Amino acid sequence: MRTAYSVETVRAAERELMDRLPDGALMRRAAAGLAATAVRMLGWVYGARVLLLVGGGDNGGDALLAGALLARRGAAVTAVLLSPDRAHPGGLAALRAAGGSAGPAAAVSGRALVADLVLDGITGIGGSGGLRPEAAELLARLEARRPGAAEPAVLAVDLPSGVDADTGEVPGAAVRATATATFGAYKPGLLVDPGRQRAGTVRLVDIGLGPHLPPQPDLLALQHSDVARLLPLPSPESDKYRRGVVGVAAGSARYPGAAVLAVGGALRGGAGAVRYAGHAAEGVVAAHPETLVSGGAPREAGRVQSWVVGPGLGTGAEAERAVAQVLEADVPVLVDADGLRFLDPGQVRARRAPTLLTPHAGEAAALLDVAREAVESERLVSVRELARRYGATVLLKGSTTLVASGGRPVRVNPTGTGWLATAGSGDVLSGLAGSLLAAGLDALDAASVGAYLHGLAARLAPEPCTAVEVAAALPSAWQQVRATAGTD
Ligand SMILES: NC(=O)C1=CN([C@@H]2O[C@H](COP(=O)(O)OP(=O)(O)OC[C@H]3O[C@@H](n4cnc5c(N)ncnc54)[C@H](OP(=O)(O)O)[C@@H]3O)[C@@H](O)[C@H]2O)[C@@H](O)CC1
Ligand SMILES: Nc1ncnc2c1ncn2[C@@H]1O[C@H](COP(=O)(O)OP(=O)(O)O)[C@@H](O)[C@H]1O
Ligand SMILES: [K+]
Repeated sequence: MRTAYSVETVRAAERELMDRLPDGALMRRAAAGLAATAVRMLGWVYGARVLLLVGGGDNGGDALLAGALLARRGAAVTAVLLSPDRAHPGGLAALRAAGGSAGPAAAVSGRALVADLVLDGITGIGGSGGLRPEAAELLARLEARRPGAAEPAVLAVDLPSGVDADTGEVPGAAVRATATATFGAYKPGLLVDPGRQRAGTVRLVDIGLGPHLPPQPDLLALQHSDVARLLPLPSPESDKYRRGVVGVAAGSARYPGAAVLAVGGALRGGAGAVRYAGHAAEGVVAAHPETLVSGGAPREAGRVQSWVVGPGLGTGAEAERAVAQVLEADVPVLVDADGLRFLDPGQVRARRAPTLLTPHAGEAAALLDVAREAVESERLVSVRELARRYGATVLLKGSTTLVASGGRPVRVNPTGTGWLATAGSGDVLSGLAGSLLAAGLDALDAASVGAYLHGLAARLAPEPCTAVEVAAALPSAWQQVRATAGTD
């Protein structure tokens, strides 16, 4: 399991640890890890040109100390100081003593900005808002290289400057890093878009913070072994009913494909049987003869252990009735796509059985009555707010899929891939997660295991993949998780 902690929690842990260590020890540990990452990225040190972007806080201090270590090994290190009066004094002295040079940003020539590696120490967890004009101008100068000049690798110190550490928001100008060396713990902003895209490859530098962090993180990402432990497996006593029956109320005469895809996902999620209720029964049976189909309303479909409602359902009165009937059932319910239009927060909150909502950014924006862009730029805030408002578990789809449920840590899915952005792949996910619900997983586990297998399946499917191929690759994803659990 990969865990991430908020700035407040990291600061509290840092204070506890600092009290037990000599002055400056923590920063020296951070700088040593940073310098080691820089060496690994460069592949050599002697003669390498290293440029440090240095803000007025400890993030700049880390960059200066790491620069000193690299200068001692023969690198040509230049520091650009954004707040010359406030640059970390110990770091600056160490850099100069090691043979590096430092000067204010305004005085730095274009030539001095040419480097093999840039260390971004403008702001770390103390930064707020988009980068200020002077820092933004420096970045623009760096990016406007001479035509044909090689692009330098950028190593972000702790996190890319301009990225909100707690949320991943990028409210203005921000560094785009090749890699990030983060200290003591991952910060949520490194794992959630758009911040995640700015961070490149993230390396965790151990500075001894672990024992001082609380057991419950703010954000976590499952890995193979976590997912393997959660997969529902049949026992010798299993029969199809004990494994769970999932009901799918999806598709319509106009959108029969959504039903076929949702059932395709449901058949591969661990439940023992799938019941289909709706107007696409013919197509569903043609594609999946093992489905128990009925042409009527969900209420007449027979007993199920969970319902999936919404994909391709349409927006008419009949669709509304189907959603209402499903929500009345005292079993876990997943609501997706068209089904989300008919939700009343009070009704969802009043349900005794769990409810799982799976909107994409556009649907989430409609539920929150904000613009889609607001959801995309503030994914973590949005998913938490939706879960709170509806008293439900919410899976927010998109470039970073997040799952929020009450006071538990938000889960971020690590397996996502842009190849999933293909029509109908969301329908497969809703069937899959609904099937995991029927098999007995709680809503947070069903959603996060579903998203994990779904992303992995898209990676294993032929490239470029269709939604049908994602569904077909689910057994391979499942088997890979089981086979490699414990090796991650
Ligand atoms: N936690 C740990 O365990 C450890 C933490 N360590 C390190 O300490 C770092 C935190 O240091 P920190 O607290 O000094 O804050 P930091 O990130 O340098 O930012 C403050 C500076 O940025 C400036 N500034 C702010 N916003 C800005 C903007 N938008 N655009 C431009 N500038 C902006 C702000 O200016 P001011 O607001 O004061 O005018 C001030 O100068 C942490 O990330 C890690 O690297 C390690 O050394 C050891 C272990
Ligand atoms: N850029 C992306 N990176 C990773 N996953 C994505 C991206 N865009 C979309 N997805 C995933 O693709 C699926 C699309 O679902 P959805 O938006 O409901 O589409 P549809 O309604 O066509 O099925 C979701 O699982 C979503 O998380
Ligand atoms: K930084």
